[in-house]
Amino acid sequence: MTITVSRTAVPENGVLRYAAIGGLQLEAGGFLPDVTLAYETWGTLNADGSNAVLIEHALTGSTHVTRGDSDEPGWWEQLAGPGAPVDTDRFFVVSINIVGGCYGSTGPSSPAPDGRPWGSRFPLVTLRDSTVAEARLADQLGIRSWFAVMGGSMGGARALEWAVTYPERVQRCAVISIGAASTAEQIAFAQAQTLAIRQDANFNDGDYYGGPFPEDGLALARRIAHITYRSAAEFDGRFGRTAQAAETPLQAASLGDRGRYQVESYLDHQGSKLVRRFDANSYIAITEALMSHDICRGRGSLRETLDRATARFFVAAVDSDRLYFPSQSRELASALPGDVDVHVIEAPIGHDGFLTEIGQLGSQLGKTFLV
Ligand SMILES: CC(=O)SCCNC(=O)CCNC(=O)[C@H](O)C(C)(C)COP(=O)(O)OP(=O)(O)OC[C@H]1O[C@@H](n2cnc3c(N)ncnc32)[C@H](O)[C@@H]1OP(=O)(O)O
Ligand SMILES: N[C@@H](CCO)C(=O)O
Repeated sequence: MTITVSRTAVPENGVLRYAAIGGLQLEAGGFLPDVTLAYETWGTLNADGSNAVLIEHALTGSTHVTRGDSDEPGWWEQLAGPGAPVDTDRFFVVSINIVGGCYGSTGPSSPAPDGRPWGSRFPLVTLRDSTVAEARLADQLGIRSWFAVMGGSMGGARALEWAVTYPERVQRCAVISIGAASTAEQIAFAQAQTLAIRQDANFNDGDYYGGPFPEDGLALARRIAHITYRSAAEFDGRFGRTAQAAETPLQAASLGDRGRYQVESYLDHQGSKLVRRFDANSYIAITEALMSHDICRGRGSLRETLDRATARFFVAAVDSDRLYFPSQSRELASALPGDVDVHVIEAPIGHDGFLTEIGQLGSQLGKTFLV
């Protein structure tokens, strides 16, 4: 007996997919042929395409915002999903890996036209370039206008760039934990990170594929970055001056043979963790993309630039953020058309609060933004 199973189109939730979006002429003058964008989706697009939400990931994030057909948790797990503030039973949620990244989109480790990895030849790609690439993917998905574009940190910068570059395609824009441009201090922190990688003995000008990986440099870059993602109060409360006792039990009290302070061990761990999941050239490419963040470039003053946007804005900042100061979010909000408040996420953790304080963020988004 033959059993015929009737198949209906079932959307694949949280499954990595790839789209060819063609060649990309870059702001800084370079050209990337045959660009691929990796993306994931959750939920179903309405017949009139009116329920699409784009969630942009931060620096080392991936497209995996939340769980889907696989049970692998995502990085904004409590914010997006069935019944969550970004309700995947209501919205068609999309997340796209940034150009230059290492989670599936074209990046330095991808093959160049000669078949070898781009490596040192990978061109400077700005956040604006990535937005142009993402708009092509939106076209392919049948999304003319996003119900909302949102993100934190670099994800917020990407969302803001969308709202200014394609005003008619963004109805709502949530800019979390970032200002209108990377400041001199943010560029300075970023330069120290990229130099840490470039100075690794294995870096080989970026052409290290097939050879030893510049892991010390990438781990050092992560340590520098991670310090800026947390606050002095969090480090003091969590680690204080305590020694990593489990490793040096005899010396724990005095650090007699030096050993490690707990906070050093913690940062070492954060460095190793990133080395296991991120490409060093991608780290440089994306960090330099974030350095390029300036929505006013070539557009005039902040007010003139933001006047182009027609979206309803949601701006939020973590009160203890010492990397992207709340004052920058206030400056952005006050230059936006209309009365835009800054939603303050109260958390001692620092910048990473936009990833950890989902309860506060979700209720603020649910009440005022996703309605
Ligand atoms: C495939 C993918 O992974 S996709 C990308 C996922 N990542 C992203 O999207 C980026 C966004 N996420 C993040 O940046 C982070 O996950 C955050 C900010 C949300 C949370 O940071 P975490 O590092 O998970 O949390 P936290 O600061 O509490 O550190 C916990 C880790 O430090 C370790 N740790 C704590 N104290 C110490 C110490 N004294 N010595 C060594 N390690 C320590 C813990 O064992 C734990 O290790 P684990 O993560 O291997 O389990
Ligand atoms: N910890 C986050 C914050 C960057 O803003 C990340 O690694 O992407």
